[in-house]
Amino acid sequence: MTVPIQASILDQADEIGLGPLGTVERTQLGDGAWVDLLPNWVACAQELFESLYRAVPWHAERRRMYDSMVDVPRLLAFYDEHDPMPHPVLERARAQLTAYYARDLGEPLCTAGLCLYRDGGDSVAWHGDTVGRGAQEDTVVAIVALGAQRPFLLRPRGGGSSLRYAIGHGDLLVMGGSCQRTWEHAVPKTSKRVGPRISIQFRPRDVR
Ligand SMILES: O=C(O)CCC(=O)C(=O)O
Ligand SMILES: [Fe+2]
Repeated sequence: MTVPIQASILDQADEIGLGPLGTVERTQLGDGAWVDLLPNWVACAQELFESLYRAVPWHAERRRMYDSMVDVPRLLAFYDEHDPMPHPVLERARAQLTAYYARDLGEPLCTAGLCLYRDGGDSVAWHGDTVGRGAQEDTVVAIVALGAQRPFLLRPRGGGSSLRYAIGHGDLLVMGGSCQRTWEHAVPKTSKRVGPRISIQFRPRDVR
């Protein structure tokens, strides 16, 4: 009689899903900034990667850099707070993160920014997410990394050595406190042969 129950447990392990957040590990960075890490938060992360790779309407952007327009070195998609997400597990991730970070945040995580790094030539340069509240106040930006592992770097804004987090394959990294205004983050280019990477950034309303 226990067979069907065991089978259903096995089925669940075969599905895209999320673990509990209780085992997140926090590192205080100084200056009121912190970073939380939870390896392998997403179960069946490769399937989620493949689903998003196919289903998301990825687009290229160009941005002004001094006097010229340059290609943004990654593909992008943005889901505003009422937009249907490209996979239901992203709605669940947002709800779970909102509940877990309620005290740090005082407002829900609303938007999902998605980036597709096609290969090692794609990157994001040093920056803080300082549009909106992040420039003046503490906030939370939660990143789920799927696909190839790439170094995610953090460095203090005033200068100093950088910290390196090798994230991918369903890992969760959360920047909080003053992190967006006192620290910067980047995903550097690499000449190593690396496969594609997708990141999902959950942010509160108006933070970019
Ligand atoms: O892809 C990542 O892990 C980071 C992306 C990022 O920092 C941003 O879009 O603001
Ligand atoms: Fe960022």
